[in-house]
Amino acid sequence: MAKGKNKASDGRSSRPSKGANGHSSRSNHKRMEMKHSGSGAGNNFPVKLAMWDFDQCDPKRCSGKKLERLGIIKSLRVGQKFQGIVVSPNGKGVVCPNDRQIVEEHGVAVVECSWARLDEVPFQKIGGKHERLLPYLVAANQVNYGRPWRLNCVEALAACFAIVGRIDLASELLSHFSWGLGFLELNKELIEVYQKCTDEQSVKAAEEAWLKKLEQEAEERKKMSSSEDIWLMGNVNRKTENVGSDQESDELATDREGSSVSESPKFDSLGNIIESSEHLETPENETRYDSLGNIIE
Ligand SMILES: C[S@@+](CC[C@H](N)C(=O)[O-])C[C@H]1O[C@@H](n2cnc3c(N)ncnc32)[C@H](O)[C@@H]1O
Repeated sequence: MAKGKNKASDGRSSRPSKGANGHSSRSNHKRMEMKHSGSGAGNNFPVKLAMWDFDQCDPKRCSGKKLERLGIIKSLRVGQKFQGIVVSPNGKGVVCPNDRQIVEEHGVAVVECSWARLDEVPFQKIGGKHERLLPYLVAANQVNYGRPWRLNCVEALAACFAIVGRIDLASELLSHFSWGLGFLELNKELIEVYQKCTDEQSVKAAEEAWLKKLEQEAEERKKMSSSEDIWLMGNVNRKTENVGSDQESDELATDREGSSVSESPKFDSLGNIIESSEHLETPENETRYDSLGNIIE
């Protein structure tokens, strides 16, 4: 099947350019990938994988294209429907553990396109009976690292496998990417939460609870950081002491033995009291030492 078959023709030659060693850049790329993943072409993945490729992304960064070069995913034409789970921005329900049987029997498909050009995708001519969104998960890929919901194709496929309890397939797929397993690490706790669900409603409820928890944590961090700001400003009470109106300033004017000292104590940058030089002075008849312990005459 031809690559990028869903792309509008731009009239340019499709012949691949030669790399520095005289081989086509496409075959150089493939050689490097096989080296990295330690597997050859025609890699057999235990479950059917497919994609509609609209050739809107940079081929060097495109995870779908890489899976295709590795022989793991099959390309579909516009007009072709898919029987398995279609993980798509056009999905209505979310992927849930109850989808496991469909995944294992019919596989998973994605839509390889740009997030910025979703309006150009003819969603009515692609897809299938089981179109799904993914619940909240965070991208670990180099393009959208840390962004929730915006996963790339390999992450989307892996997320689907992980949610239905096939973490083995998710790991296998992601292991072809240097950053790949980081996706499972980053989302470990949440994936475990989704795995314990059953149907779509329970995944939605778990997602909502998680988002609420994130919101609360963000609120707490905000509160903490504003109280830390006050701490960083130093002893705010000391500042008011300068105007002589604070009760604590009066207390500080009394030394530790309880006697009143004429000089108020000094503070270091951490707010510790620095003894006044008056108290550190050595009586005249006492032996004095330098910092090395030598007697000072
Ligand atoms: C928009 S493309 C971007 C692909 C990217 N250029 C790459 O290198 O893989 C990502 C595809 O993954 C699937 N996907 C990612 N996140 C998703 C989500 N939250 N819900 C549904 N599908 C999602 C969809 O099939 C989507 O079209």
